[in-house]
Amino acid sequence: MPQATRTKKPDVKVVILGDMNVGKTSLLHRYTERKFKDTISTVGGAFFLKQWGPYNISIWDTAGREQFHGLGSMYCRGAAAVILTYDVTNWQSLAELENRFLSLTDTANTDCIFAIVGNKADLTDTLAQGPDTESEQGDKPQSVVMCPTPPATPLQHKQVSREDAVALYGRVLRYKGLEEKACLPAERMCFETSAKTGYNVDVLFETLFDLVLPSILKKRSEGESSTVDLEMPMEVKRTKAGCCA
Ligand SMILES: Nc1nc2c(ncn2[C@@H]2O[C@H](COP(=O)(O)OP(=O)(O)OP(=O)(O)O)[C@@H](O)[C@H]2O)c(=O)[nH]1
Ligand SMILES: [Mg+2]
Repeated sequence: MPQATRTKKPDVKVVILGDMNVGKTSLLHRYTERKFKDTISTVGGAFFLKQWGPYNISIWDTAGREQFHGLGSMYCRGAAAVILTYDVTNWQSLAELENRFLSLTDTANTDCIFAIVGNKADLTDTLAQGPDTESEQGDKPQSVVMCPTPPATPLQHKQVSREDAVALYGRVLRYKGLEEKACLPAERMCFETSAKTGYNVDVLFETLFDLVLPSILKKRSEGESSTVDLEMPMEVKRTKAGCCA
């Protein structure tokens, strides 16, 4: 296949869903640009393209605002993995995943992988508060004197526990009609992250990318053309921050 065609055709699609303000766009910025930067609420959706070894993975950011809800199932069509994102300081954002977002994944692949992600862990957890796990300043000197520093922002009440997320993962599998025992275990698929500090962000995306590799190989061996056409976003409004990393 000519190179130009290959770069336009992602091998696999990953979609990030969740209520507005949970930090979906910030997670993608952190992963693709190694930065935590200002965002505006996403309009429609946007995609990022990630080269993963010899493969191209499209990561679709979606709008959490209710007015764009109808677009969600379109974005999920043919997805190999869906990241269901909530804010650990906001119980309602977890409830919304089940109430509003789970049914959007009906259009995803039948063997779609699900991750449950509690973002903004830095607001509740001294571990995720820093130091940045993905420094933007390169390697730190080895001889750093560790001294206790107060958290940058006062800690907030954690409204969603890991157990709540694990329980949701179980309900997602049941909704999908999947046998829990035959699926990836919740301990592996529930993450707490911080787009602000970078805590667990690489682990999240790289775990998912490794897990979707069999889907890519299967698709390639079946000689299927890509299910994702990047011409489609012409219809899609993008975030101010842009997309297509
Ligand atoms: N403290 C903290 N703030 C965060 C984190 N992630 C995002 N935010 C902040 O939360 C707000 C919303 O972040 P976005 O990434 O725009 O949220 P979103 O889920 O993309 O929202 P929609 O596009 O409206 O669906 C912004 O003010 C971010 O700076 C995080 O990990 N920690
Ligand atoms: Mg957004």
